[in-house]
Amino acid sequence: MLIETRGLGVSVGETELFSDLDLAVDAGECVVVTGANGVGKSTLLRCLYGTQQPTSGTVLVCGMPPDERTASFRRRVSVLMDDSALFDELTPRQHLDLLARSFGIPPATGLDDRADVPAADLSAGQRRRLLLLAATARPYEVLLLDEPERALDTAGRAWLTELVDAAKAGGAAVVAASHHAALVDEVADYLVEL
Ligand SMILES: Nc1ncnc2c1ncn2[C@@H]1O[C@H](COP(=O)(O)OP(=O)(O)OP(=O)(O)O)[C@@H](O)[C@H]1O
Repeated sequence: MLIETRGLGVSVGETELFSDLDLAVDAGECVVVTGANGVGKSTLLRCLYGTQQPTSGTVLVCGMPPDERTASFRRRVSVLMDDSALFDELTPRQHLDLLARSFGIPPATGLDDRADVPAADLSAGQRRRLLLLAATARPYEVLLLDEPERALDTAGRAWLTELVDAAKAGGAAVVAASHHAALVDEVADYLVEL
């Protein structure tokens, strides 16, 4: 299993967000996490990335306790989180060049006619596309996506579905907090309803 939680729980003060969560995601599988606003989807993803400590239970990602501060963990786990950010003054091409250099791989291309526009001048959907490209145009074993469909138009959501399908085909374990119907219906191997 690339992702394994046992008895995972998070409480905030007196409020229990979730408890006793056993999650097992193998290479080539996608799990979609659903649930109402505020139920704890982002919190679960943060537990998987190591930016939030659970109240109870254990988490193993790529066989190790998640710790985004370690380079070996970050090299194996790619994320698009709520707070994922771009460099405002850098263009999509520059972002993808930087990424490629840091992984020693050829740069990906994307955003077509917006490839040379500073990120600050892109639309919300175009910034989202760039963040998704950056999360997937690099090697990874685990892909964590928090509401990746946000701000995407119809074509963007179809592209997202293909991206996640390709991630699975490439042998990644994917966990996405999402309400994107095609992702749920066509790509998810199973759902976790919080
Ligand atoms: N470390 C923390 N300290 C304080 N509150 C927290 C902490 N972690 C989570 N919460 C609270 O837990 C609740 C769940 O938040 P979370 O963002 O995980 O929900 P969500 O299901 O992703 O919501 P949405 O669908 O709106 O994005 C929120 O009320 C949030 O403020």
